[in-house]
Amino acid sequence: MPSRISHSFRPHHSQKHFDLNSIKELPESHAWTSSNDHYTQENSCNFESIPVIDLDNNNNNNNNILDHIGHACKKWGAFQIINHSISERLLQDIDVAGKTLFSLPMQQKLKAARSPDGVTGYGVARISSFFSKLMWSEGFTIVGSPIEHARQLWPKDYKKFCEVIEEYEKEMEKLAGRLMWLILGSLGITKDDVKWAVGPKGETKEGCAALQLNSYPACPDPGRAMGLAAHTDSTILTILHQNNTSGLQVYQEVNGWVTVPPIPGALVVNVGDLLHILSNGSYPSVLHRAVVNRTQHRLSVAYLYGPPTGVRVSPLSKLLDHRHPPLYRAVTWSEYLGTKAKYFDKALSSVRLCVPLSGFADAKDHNGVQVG
Ligand SMILES: C=C1C[C@]23C[C@@]1(O)CC[C@H]2[C@@]12CCC[C@@](C)(C(=O)O1)[C@H]2[C@@H]3C(=O)O
Ligand SMILES: O=C(O)CCC(=O)C(=O)O
Ligand SMILES: [Fe+2]
Repeated sequence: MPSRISHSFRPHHSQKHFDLNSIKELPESHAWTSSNDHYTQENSCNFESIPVIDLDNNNNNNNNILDHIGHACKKWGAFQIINHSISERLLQDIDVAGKTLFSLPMQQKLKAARSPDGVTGYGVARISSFFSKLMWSEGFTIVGSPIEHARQLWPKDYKKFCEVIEEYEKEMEKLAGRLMWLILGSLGITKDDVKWAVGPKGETKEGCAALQLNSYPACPDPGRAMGLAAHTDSTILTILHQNNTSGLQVYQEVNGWVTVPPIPGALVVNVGDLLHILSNGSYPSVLHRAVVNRTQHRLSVAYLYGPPTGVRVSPLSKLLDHRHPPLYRAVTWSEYLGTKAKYFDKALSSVRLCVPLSGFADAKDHNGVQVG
């Protein structure tokens, strides 16, 4: 797998590593005052959440799937998928791998710590540097082979972890490619329209990807803590597995923060900033966050999928005409990650070319929505 993902978020406050599993009272450093709206959706009885789409062609014909996906991307920027071909066994294996990793003693985890300029390894959420408060989570980022870090964590016994991660990456790569074509298909885009994504034999070219394991320990004061602050992913799309414990919320103009209920075996698909650019703003990237709870440890695994190294992504020409000029300039994923590391929630606006004739606001400015 190509592994040219660079650009780190540089910490600008000291990164003390808290062992969140052993803290009995929420420290001031982790108290987010404005986050007591976490549970509003769950309390109302009739709330709507993101669509669930069956990817099995025997249950759902392809046109139906495209319609559902198009609607979900426009209205929500996210959807859940079932019958997606990732086995339950592999989902269980990745849960076990994540739990094994995060339950290591802190000193051991720090042997595989992400370096200040690095991308991979163990550490606090990368976006932490944009917030004065710390998040109630820890993460582990993998790009390509995990062997180097796995050896640091388990010098004698790293093989099983590596096997599971590599199998997961391989299966996710296939699924992400399939999803990308379905999503683009829902915009009327075919393989002929996206040359950079197709190899000489008509095969989908391997994209770049990162695997992010997130751990959210049970929290003594969940109403005042934040698992992972509101953000959009810099990807084409992200495939998220959450371990039967709720916590993921997506933001929607009409309903505010909406919980994405875990469905056993289902995966969540998020529209990322690069798909926002490719679709010229038709499919806005989704603002999302993770909240925590008092009793259950939560684990999530995000497969962050982007274009191949060096490919410049820009609004697809088939979607443009004199009434729909390109709204974003071309960027490579690496360049965009650098922009995100610098401007965070203003990254998309910073690559914007002009204000659309229809006058819609850039969804990423999320007027008035506090990202914290
Ligand atoms: C490829 C990447 C996307 C990501 C930054 C990274 O280099 C690896 C981790 C990714 C992640 C996961 C959690 C949320 C996020 C905003 C972050 O801080 O790290 C994303 C980054 C992103 O999508 O910009
Ligand atoms: O844990 C979650 O549900 C969200 C994780 C996430 O947004 C990410 O890793 O980018
Ligand atoms: Fe995310």
